[in-house]
Amino acid sequence: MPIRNEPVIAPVTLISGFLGSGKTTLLRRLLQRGDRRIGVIVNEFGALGIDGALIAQSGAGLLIELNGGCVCCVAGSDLILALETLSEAGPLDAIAIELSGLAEPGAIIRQLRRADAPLDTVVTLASTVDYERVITTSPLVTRQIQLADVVLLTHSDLVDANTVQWVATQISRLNPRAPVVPVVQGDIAPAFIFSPRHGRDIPEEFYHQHSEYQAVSWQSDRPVQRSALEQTLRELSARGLFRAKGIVFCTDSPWADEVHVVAGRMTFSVLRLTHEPSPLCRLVLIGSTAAIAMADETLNACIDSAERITDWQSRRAEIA
Ligand SMILES: Nc1nc2c(ncn2[C@@H]2O[C@H](COP(=O)(O)OP(=O)(O)OP(=O)(O)O)[C@@H](O)[C@H]2O)c(=O)[nH]1
Repeated sequence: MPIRNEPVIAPVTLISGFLGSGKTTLLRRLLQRGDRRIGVIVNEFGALGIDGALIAQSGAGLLIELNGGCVCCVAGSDLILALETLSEAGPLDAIAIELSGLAEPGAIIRQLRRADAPLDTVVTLASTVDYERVITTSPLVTRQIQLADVVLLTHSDLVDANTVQWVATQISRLNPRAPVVPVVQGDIAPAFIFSPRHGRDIPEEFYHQHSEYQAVSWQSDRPVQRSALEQTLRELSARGLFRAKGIVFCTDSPWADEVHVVAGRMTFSVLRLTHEPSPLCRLVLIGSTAAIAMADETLNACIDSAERITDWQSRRAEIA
């Protein structure tokens, strides 16, 4: 019987941070530079992968998605297998693991250690918008910060300089050994992210499990009416939706939209996909039980009328 050599696993960087803190944005930016061969593992809490689709758009050659739960609880052995699979397809300069916003980095670090996987850097992203509310309501965020080798302050273009300074000071108190660096749209030198920083000692309390949040995936093969979708996402936010993300088609445009909702902030941006996705629209929503329970029904109500959809199809056919 042939002997299978264990693959040498490339150095691993963990990209951690609460829901919507900017992890995928950072990863897409790093991949777009194209100056390193980076294997990517994306772990999403929702069953429908959104980040994977967006990262693939940025040109990641080697990408494995582990969706449908946090890798720290449900997919431990899958994680090690994914590391081996990527490394076999290598050679790679680095492997970046984008953790779900609800994942405990301590539990992942422990899994990596057990498997003797080389861990370089733990990068934690912390949003400067709404920092005080998030840190007080979600103890997970404190642990994500305390385990970081580097903390990136995201959304720092949306708040004033004093707020950035205040958040940086709070974070330095929680984790005095990590440099705290403001970034805008993930723009940071890759060498800062992919570099060895070893020697973590992780106390037991960092292995906590979660979570108070529920997730649901929604999909449709028919486009939605934009104003109805915006209104529904606003209503769901008022009922405790914290995060939504996805790719949707709205009948007022032939192009897809990338949709993000983070703590009530909503953005739609045009996404020029090379081919039509299946399903056409997909969203992942994370938040309170009340918001999640009504998500499916209220989103279905956003699907546009048959007449407007026929009209949209003919406009789309013109640009095809
Ligand atoms: N203004 C601004 N927006 C940002 C910045 N970084 C990320 N965003 C936006 O913030 C939203 C969330 O960013 P993502 O990169 O999807 O966040 P994430 O941490 O991957 O989200 P989850 O995987 O759901 O936890 C998106 O709308 C991004 O475009 C930034 O520095 N400034």
